[in-house]
Amino acid sequence: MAPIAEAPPILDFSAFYGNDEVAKAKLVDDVRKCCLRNGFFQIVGHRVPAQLQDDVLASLKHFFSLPKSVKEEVHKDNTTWNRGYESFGSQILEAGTLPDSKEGFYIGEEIAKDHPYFVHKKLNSGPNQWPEGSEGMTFKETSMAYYSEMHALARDVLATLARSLDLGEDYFNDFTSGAVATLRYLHYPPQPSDSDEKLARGIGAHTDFGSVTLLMQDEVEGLQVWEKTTGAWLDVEPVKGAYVVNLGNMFMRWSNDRYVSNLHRVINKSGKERYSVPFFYSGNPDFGERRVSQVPAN
Ligand SMILES: O=C(O)CCC(=O)C(=O)O
Ligand SMILES: [Fe+2]
Repeated sequence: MAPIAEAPPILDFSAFYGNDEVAKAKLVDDVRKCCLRNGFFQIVGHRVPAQLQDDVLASLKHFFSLPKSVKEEVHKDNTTWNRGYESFGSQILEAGTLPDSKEGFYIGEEIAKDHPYFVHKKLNSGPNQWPEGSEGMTFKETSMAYYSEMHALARDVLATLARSLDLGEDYFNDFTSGAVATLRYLHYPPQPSDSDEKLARGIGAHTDFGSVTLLMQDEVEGLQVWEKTTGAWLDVEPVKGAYVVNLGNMFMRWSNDRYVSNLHRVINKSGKERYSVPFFYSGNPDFGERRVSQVPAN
């Protein structure tokens, strides 16, 4: 039978929080199938407040509408720890294509310069940069409230992934305590409808490198997932309030390549501005070292 190439399914994550063990087992089963197939699914029924999602989208739309000179005051190049504004066209994620047609803004935990993660130059660890003034303060407060909700959701998603591997829900607790994660705001202006499919990208085809990514899209399409069985790109339908969950390279490695960290890209031919908010969960930066040091020497 020919393989069925379907877009990532929408799963109801509320079963994770309920007492219905049958519903929970079904969720875990569906998650496992997606992880084995192409590493992508969407979830609804999570606990991130809808109002906070709307506030984040409004805040980032406002930020990207500011003059370039204001955005550049908080340019990420002011840091070596990847926080702040990323200019339009500054990345090429797919070799041989034009620079990505997008601008971004990176946020993480507020890490002071005397924190061990900063001192020891752990991944993306240091103070954030925020725009000046009271608007900057609102942007900061909304962003950090959302950032903390995303940590909670990531822990719940990892608990589900653990169960999908027949492990206890607490299996990743050492990984999720002291976790490093990066929230990224993205803005993709519309690409000309006649732009060259072979060259023009919102974000070029790539895989994510961490454990899991939780992505909120607004209502504009453009995200696509590679389907290796047919060699086609599948559209990931924008669903208001939902999260697109995808596995990163580290998770694929942990599972001896059984779970898939898949290629994805964005081409924004909608004629509209597209905004999205990925949250990249890298976990405790010392996790691997601690695990290795627990392996008995022979
Ligand atoms: O904007 C999107 O929908 C995808 C973003 C993405 O893949 C990334 O930032 O790694
Ligand atoms: Fe990505």
